[in-house]
Amino acid sequence: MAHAWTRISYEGFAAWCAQWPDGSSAVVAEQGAQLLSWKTADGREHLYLSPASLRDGQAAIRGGVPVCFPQFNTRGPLPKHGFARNLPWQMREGDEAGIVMQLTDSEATRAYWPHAFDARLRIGVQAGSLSIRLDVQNTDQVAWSMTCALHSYLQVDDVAQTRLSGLQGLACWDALADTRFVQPPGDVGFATTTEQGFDRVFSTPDAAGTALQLRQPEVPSGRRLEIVHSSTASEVVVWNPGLLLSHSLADMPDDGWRQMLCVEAASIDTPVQLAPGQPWSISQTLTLG
Ligand SMILES: O=P(O)(O)OC[C@H]1O[C@H](O)[C@H](O)[C@@H](O)[C@@H]1O
Repeated sequence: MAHAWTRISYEGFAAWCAQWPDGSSAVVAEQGAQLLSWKTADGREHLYLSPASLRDGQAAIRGGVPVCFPQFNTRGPLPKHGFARNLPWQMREGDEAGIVMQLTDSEATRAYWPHAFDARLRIGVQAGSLSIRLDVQNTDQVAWSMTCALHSYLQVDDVAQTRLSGLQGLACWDALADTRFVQPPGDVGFATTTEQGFDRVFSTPDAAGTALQLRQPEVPSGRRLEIVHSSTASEVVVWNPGLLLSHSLADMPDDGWRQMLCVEAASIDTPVQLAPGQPWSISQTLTLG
């Protein structure tokens, strides 16, 4: 059965939306190919989208799954997190398996970055599971390098009750304290995230992909999510702005930080070098636990 993705206005964003017979649905904004909503058959929303997010078609959307490309954060001369999240992407394919969005170099991208590229974001939806894969190809005559991340804002009932497992033994850089350590055994908890927030980069071993589990054991809904990253995601970034930063973010309600935790598939510490014609991809899969 061919499946229709329809163009809608979703909470003020120009977006593509699909619904499945089991009641699950997904919404992808044209801007940034940013996944804004993923609901499973049980009616639950799994992504956080800030109600205060700007809706001018250019400013970064606060929530969902921003694609940070071709630069992560302020690790280079480009605007923070690159330009891909600020530009409209083209819808290329859409069926019952998912959707493919595309961004290629244009006058708008060359104003920031001189290189030719083809970026495609494939969002695949199955019962209880969603996968996001960014395929990038160097279509230039010369080599170039990039950093990137799938910056997923996962919705949680209460971040203070949330636990993330699978990070033990990984080298960690705490971006707030600027300290480095090896993550000790046990889960990472966010009970003390309240004021200062949480901003850490975990380095993952080269050969294997990463498997994480997000749990909220104390919360009645008992929400659990399995998170799997491709081996090309050499880092996992975990971010929550906390109380103080939320107050200064105009596009986030003061208490918005309580309902979200960013768990990001990233490739940032060593820039990815692509020769002319060379493809590369990074993915994150979310599955109900
Ligand atoms: O506010 P944004 O530009 O969307 O960035 C939001 C956050 O992204 C990442 O998670 C970084 O690790 C944080 O340092 C940054 O604050």
